[in-house]
Amino acid sequence: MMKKLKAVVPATTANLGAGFDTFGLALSLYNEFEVEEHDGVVIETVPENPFLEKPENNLFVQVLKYMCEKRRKTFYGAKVKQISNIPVARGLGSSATAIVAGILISAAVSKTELTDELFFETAYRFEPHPDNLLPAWKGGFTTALLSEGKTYYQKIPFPEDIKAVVAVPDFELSTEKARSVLPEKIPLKDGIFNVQRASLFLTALINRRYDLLKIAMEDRFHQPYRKKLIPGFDDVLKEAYNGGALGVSLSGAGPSVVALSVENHQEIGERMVYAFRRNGVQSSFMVLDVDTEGAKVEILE
Ligand SMILES: Nc1ncnc2c1ncn2[C@@H]1O[C@H](COP(=O)(O)OP(=O)(O)O)[C@@H](O)[C@H]1O
Ligand SMILES: N[C@@H](CCOP(=O)(O)O)C(=O)O
Repeated sequence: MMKKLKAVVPATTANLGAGFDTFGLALSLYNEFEVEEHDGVVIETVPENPFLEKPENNLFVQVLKYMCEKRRKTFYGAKVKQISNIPVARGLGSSATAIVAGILISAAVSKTELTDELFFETAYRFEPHPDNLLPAWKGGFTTALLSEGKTYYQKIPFPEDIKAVVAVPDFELSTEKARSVLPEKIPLKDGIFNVQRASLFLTALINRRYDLLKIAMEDRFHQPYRKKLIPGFDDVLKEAYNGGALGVSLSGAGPSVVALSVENHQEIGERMVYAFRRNGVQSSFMVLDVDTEGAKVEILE
């Protein structure tokens, strides 16, 4: 009989400007997924989310079912309590937390070694890009790519004195919608623009050259197209820099905006919220640490 288990998975901010679909950073904000065997699926959500209480809508349950059937076992059901501290469809990787939790819980229950291959083969069936999935699993700052069915990735130390100030608008923007506005092709000069900046971002982190993060977090792959969906985006970035931020970008596919800083976190957050408000968008902000450890599973009883 399966014991009662709990997975705790960090939020993630992906892209960090130029690192589109590759850079990801885990943050100290967590979704929790408690689960035990049960005949049929029962889902409790805190705060209440009727959409996610339907098994067919809930990625955590869908992953449990997939992993069970992948082992040629019948999925009889589960009793789930999901505590969502991460706002949904805001660019903080909430979907990735559900997928990662489902994979880790399934591996724990079946006592299956969780190889990279098993993790990514399963995860990509639910989310086709690794930049949230990987840091949600492993923690910290990661870069990743998928080539011919294999995921290549690295995790590097992230400066411990940098925090993330995240301004979260009160409207949802699904990743699917935010990806739908991206162009099929981009000019060569824009490709060069992003490669140069993504490279500079990595080396600036390694060398602690925080003065270079502003230019390193500029982007031409996705932000120019997505900002049309996010009123006040440019104004929010400007105000974050006025408050002393080191580097500012869209968080994942948005609409949240993330500002990296070693100081003035409260002022930066207030300035970002003020800038959103004067563009007609209500928002709030959080000051978050980098999570360096990633997802955890514990036995509750
Ligand atoms: N268990 C779950 N927890 C959170 N989101 C979930 C879950 N299952 C499905 N989803 C769906 O994932 C979507 C959010 O994913 P996405 O659009 O990628 O935004 P983000 O990852 O920034 O939250 C929402 O439509 C949400 O309903
Ligand atoms: N690279 C992806 C990242 C999506 O992150 P999310 O937190 O918004 O799901 C993209 O920009 O589409």
